[in-house]
Amino acid sequence: MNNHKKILIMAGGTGGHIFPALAIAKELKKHQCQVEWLGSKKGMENTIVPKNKLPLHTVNAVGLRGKNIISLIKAPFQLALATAQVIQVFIKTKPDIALGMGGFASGIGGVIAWIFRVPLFIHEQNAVPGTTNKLLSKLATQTLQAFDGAFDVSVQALSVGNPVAFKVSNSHTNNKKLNLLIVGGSLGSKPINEVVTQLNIPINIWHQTGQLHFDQVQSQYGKKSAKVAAFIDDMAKAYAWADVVLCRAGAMTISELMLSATPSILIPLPHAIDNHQFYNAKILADNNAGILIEQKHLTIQTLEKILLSLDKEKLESMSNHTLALAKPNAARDIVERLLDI
Ligand SMILES: CC(=O)N[C@H]1[C@@H](OP(=O)(O)OP(=O)(O)OC[C@H]2O[C@@H](n3ccc(=O)[nH]c3=O)[C@H](O)[C@@H]2O)O[C@H](CO)[C@@H](O)[C@@H]1O
Repeated sequence: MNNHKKILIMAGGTGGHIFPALAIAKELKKHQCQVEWLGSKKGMENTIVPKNKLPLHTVNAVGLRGKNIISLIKAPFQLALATAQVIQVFIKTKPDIALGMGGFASGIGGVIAWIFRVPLFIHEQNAVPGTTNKLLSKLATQTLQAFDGAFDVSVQALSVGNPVAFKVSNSHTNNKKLNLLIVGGSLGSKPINEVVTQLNIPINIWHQTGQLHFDQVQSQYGKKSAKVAAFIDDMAKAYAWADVVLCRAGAMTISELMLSATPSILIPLPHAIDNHQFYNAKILADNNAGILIEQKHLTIQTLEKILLSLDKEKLESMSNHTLALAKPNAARDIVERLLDI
């Protein structure tokens, strides 16, 4: 393999784009590659990337959220500024390869890579590709997908899985009471928090609330015993502790459940773009590896009934079905592709 290449990773926004990109960066380092990172000025990349000692270049994101008249007038100027900033990063870093993993900067970055004739790889983490990746798949040297069938066959995407940065420990505990881990994605989930804090059955709970909702969840539990955390740093340990995980269906969560052979109850985020979380969750549900409940059907009665039905045999069967879907060499396979051009 040709080493010492310079790779520009373009990824930002939430953990769902950043953590798999980080796993690839770590794998690239093993091949003595130089890694540069392109992200936007807001977003989790600003804390996670420097913490991992990788050089981060940031551009101003275009804020179209409010869609009021002022932001619409400002948008073309912001886009022009961000494009100029991305061009500057390409000129400064002179990458041999660009890898788009999602988020604002990866959209503009993908187009600039194509204009500069830098080989462009894109990776889609979800079962349904985002608009940016759909467009970039027309320009990319190679499109990579985590799950089979995410892209149309004409794209000729390669299924590689989602790279997971941590070492999985498969040692689920042998406890008397069910160990329920609750995770709402990297930012936590208020609707999930509100239902699970009402659980009144004999189980052990470890609950990740999200930074914003920590105090409220603690007070909602009141005197009930539950381990509550705003964010869990060591997710491998949390999955190993859990008999079952109740969670959103973000792409990385799905891949981590597969790798750690953890049964799940999945509540997809209802307003996710193109309903991609529903289709992520469906991969596990269709394979008897997870139980899918749409948020509109999530009630405390339904949840308690499902939890009480999870005996050892059922959990073991779900665990085996989950593991069968795992792609444990995703980072290695992606890096092999990147360095093979
Ligand atoms: C709200 C939203 O738009 N979510 C999207 C976002 O997911 P989001 O980043 O919320 O969720 P994911 O499930 O993909 O990834 C979360 C990551 O954060 C880690 N984690 C989480 C909680 C915690 O306490 N500690 C911790 O380390 C998980 O282990 C995982 O690696 O990007 C994903 C990938 O494009 C999409 O599938 C999701 O739909």
